[in-house]
Amino acid sequence: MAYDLQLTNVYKTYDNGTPAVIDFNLDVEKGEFIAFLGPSGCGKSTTLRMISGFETITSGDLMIRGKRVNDQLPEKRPTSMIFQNYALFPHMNVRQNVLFGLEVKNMPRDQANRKVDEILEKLGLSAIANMPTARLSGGQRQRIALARSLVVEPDILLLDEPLGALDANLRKSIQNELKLLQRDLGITFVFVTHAQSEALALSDRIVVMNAGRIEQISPPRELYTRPCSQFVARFIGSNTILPGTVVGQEDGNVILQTAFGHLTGANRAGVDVHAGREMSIILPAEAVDLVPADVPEDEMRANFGSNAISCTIEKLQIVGHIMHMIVRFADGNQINVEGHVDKYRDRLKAGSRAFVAWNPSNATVIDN
Ligand SMILES: Nc1ncnc2c1ncn2[C@@H]1O[C@H](COP(=O)(O)OP(=O)(O)OP(=O)(O)O)[C@@H](O)[C@H]1O
Repeated sequence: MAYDLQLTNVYKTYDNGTPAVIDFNLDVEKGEFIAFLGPSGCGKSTTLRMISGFETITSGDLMIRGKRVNDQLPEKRPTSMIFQNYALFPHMNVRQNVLFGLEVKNMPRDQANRKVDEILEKLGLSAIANMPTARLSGGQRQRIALARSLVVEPDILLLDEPLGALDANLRKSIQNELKLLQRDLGITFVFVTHAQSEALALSDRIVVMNAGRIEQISPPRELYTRPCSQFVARFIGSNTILPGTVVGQEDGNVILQTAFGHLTGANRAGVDVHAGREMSIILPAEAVDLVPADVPEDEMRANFGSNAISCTIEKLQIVGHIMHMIVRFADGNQINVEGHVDKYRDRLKAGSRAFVAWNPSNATVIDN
């Protein structure tokens, strides 16, 4: 399989000794939308800059379309980069900003003008083509930066927090535009963000990084429902983490002895789950079923096995079609649960007792 982009055993240690990226491995197919997600300082921008050529690689291989490009200059690589501050030229108008990249490449004037017209049209910028960029709004500046990167027809577009400077509403609408544009063009996008909602909304796969290392590479939904490390379980979505000790396996599910008795979850990671191993059940908020305390025990058992933890409903709040609930376990810990109003409205009351229950296949057992 020929990949658009491959990083194999890539390391980056800065001259001052900071190990910023450690053994990074990723294969990206043409047309994929990849997000690098993680807390500040985890190595996202360093990795992006190594792909663009603005940062050197300490060791490992960087391949673009099957060719090793470790030592190729940025302007020779088939990549384009958009920075958070857009780096537009304030003394040039919109058209001149977009034209600049083609002038650097010495493209004949007629051909360059045609390409600029096309991309300005595509991004809805034709009407403001002759305006100086300094006077434009954040959204317009963002679009100009996009036009300037795309006009050179890169194989891979690299975006470093490109929506970070925009307010929440504009961010949402530009997110949608960006996704549509990426589908339309079929170009590979690699996008750096520390906003999980953005990564979940936009990407085909998310690379979660922590302290220079990759924690998990998964499509958004899988990351949300099947985190495979403690870091990811805490960083993404809303998970309840129930630590315990393995006592055995049953029907592909792992049984843990926990503070709430025997509880079960799926062994998705395929790890060796010998008795005595310290592990945790990761229970995503959307996998939780809140069951009134008066449901007969045999019905509970048939639906959830031993997966029922007694709790008190502290608070109910309806927002649109969703009921948000806060429940408290006997050990004092609180968790958030949410579900469709129709399911819960007539069954649960604030202050009453209930069970937090789940089907074991919707929870995952991972190492502590
Ligand atoms: N030029 C540099 N020289 C030395 N250390 C650096 C340099 N640039 C980044 N670092 C360090 O490398 C590590 C990774 O930084 P990087 O900017 O890649 O993280 P990041 O995930 O993009 O963070 P942020 O979201 O804050 O931009 C950090 O410890 C950072 O302090």
